[in-house]
Amino acid sequence: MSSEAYEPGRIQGLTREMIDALMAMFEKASAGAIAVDRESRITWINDSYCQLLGKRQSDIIGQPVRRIIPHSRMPEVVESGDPLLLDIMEHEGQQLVVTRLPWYDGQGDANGAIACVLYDDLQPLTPLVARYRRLHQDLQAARKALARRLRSARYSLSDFVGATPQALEVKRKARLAAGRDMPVLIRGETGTGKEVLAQAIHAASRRAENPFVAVNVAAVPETLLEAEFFGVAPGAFTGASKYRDGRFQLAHSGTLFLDEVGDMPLPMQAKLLRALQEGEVEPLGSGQVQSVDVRVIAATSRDLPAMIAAGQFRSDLYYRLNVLEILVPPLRERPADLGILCEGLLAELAGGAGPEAGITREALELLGRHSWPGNVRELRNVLERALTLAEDASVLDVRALAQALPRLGTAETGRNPGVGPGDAAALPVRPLADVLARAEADAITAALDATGGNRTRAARLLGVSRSALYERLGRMSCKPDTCPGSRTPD
Ligand SMILES: Nc1ncnc2c1ncn2[C@@H]1O[C@H](COP(=O)(O)OP(=O)(O)OP(=O)(O)O)[C@@H](O)[C@H]1O
Repeated sequence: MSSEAYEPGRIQGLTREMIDALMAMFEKASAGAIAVDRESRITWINDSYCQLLGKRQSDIIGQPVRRIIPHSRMPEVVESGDPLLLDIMEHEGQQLVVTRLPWYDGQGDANGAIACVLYDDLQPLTPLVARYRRLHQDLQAARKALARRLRSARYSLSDFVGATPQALEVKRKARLAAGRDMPVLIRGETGTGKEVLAQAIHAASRRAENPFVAVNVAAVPETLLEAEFFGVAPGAFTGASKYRDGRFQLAHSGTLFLDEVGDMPLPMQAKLLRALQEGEVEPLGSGQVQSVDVRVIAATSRDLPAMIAAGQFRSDLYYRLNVLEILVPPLRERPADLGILCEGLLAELAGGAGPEAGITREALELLGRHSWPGNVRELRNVLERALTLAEDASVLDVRALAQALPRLGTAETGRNPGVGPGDAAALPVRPLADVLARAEADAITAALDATGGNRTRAARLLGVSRSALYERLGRMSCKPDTCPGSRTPD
C-alpha cells in the first residue's frame, strides 16, 4: 500500500477489501480497537477493548468517546484530521500504548477516527517505559504537592481576630457553618476578613482534607468566566489545545469560594445556578456533563437585595447561596477590637523573627479616629508602613502612625504630613517608576476612600476595568511603598 493512499482526498486508492483486511488485523492483533464518527461518538468497538474497559458493548456504542475513555484524544484527531501514530494513554491507572488514525470521506474531510491499543502491557517496551514511568510519577507527585499547597486553607477560626460581641457573633455563625454542609453567604465591606472566614469554615468542616478553591469573580474578565468556572475542552476556542479543569472540577469534594459574587454578570448567574442545582458542570466545547460535589461559600461587599430589586442579581441564585448568612461588621463599628487586632497583626508582621512591636495608647486612639474604608486589610497595611517608617522601632507611637495613615482618612487629625503644591521644590528626585507607582496608589486610595471601599465604583471613578483595578491592588499589596492607605513622606 503506498503512503499516498492515506492522504486526504486520495481515499479512492483504498479498496473496500483493503479496509476490511485492515480492520480484521486491528481486531486480531491489537489489545483493543475502536471507531468514532465525526461527533466523536463511538460507532464500533471490538470485544477485547470492551473487556479492557470492563464494559458491555451495548453500554458503549453511541456514547461520546470521552465519557467512556476520559483521556482519549480521538476528538483531537477528528478535529485536526491528523493521525497520532504513537501515544501512551492513561486509563484507570493502566498505561496503554495507542495509535489513532483519522477516517476520511470521499471529499477528503475527516469523517471520524479509528484507534487501537497496541499494547495494554508495557512489558515489551520495558526500558523506555521504566524511564517514562519514573518521570511520570515524579511529575504527578510534584503536581499533587503543588496543588495541595495552592488549594489548602491557610486560615483557621482563631485567625479571625476580635473580641467584641459583633466579632464573637461572626465566629459563632462560622462555627455553625463549619458543622453543616450548606451554602454560606458572607457579606461585608472590603477587607473585613470574608476570605479569612471562608477558609476557616472550610478548615473546620468535614471537607478540610479536600481542596479549598477561591475565585474572585470581579477579577476575571466576563468573557472568560465560563471557562474559568467549568473548564475547557480542546478546540473550544482558538488556543485551547488541551483539556483544562475549571474551578468547579478543581474544588471537587472540597469547597469553592466565590468572592465578589455580586459582580457576576446575569448570564453567568444562570449557569452557576444550574450547576449548583444539578451538581453538574459542562466544560466549554465538550458537550458533556460532569458530576461535581462542591460546597459553595460566596462573599460579597454589595447589597444583593438591592441588586435583586434593580434586576441585577437573580433572586433564585441569591436564595440558593444564602442558606446561612454571615454579616461581617466593618472595623469602624467595632473600634474596641483595634487593640487586639493591632497585637495580632504586629505579631503576624514580625513573622516569628524577633520580638513583635507594641503600640502606644495614644497611637491606638489615633487609629480609633480613622474611618477605615479598607477595614482590617487597611489596618494591616498602615501598621506595616508605620513599622517601615519607624525603622522597626519596638513601639509604634502617634508620630509613626500619623505618617503611615492615608491623608484623606485622617483629615480630622490634621497631623498627617502631606506634600502640598508649594513643596514641589523640596521634592527629592526619585526613579520615575517609583513616582508613577506612588501616584497610582494614591489615586486608588482616594477612589476607595471616596466609595467607602467599593471596588466596582472605585474602578469606575478611576476609568479602569474592575479586573485592572484588582490586578493593580494585587501588585500593590506586595509593596508596602505603594499599598493603598500608605504614603511615604517626602
Ligand atoms: N478579623 C480579622 N482578623 C485578622 N485578620 C484579618 C481580619 N479580617 C481581615 N484580616 C486580614 O485582612 C486582610 C484582608 O482579609 P480578607 O481578604 O479576608 O478580606 P475580604 O473581606 O475577603 O476582602 P475583599 O472583599 O476585598 O476580598 C488579610 O490580610 C487578613 O489576614
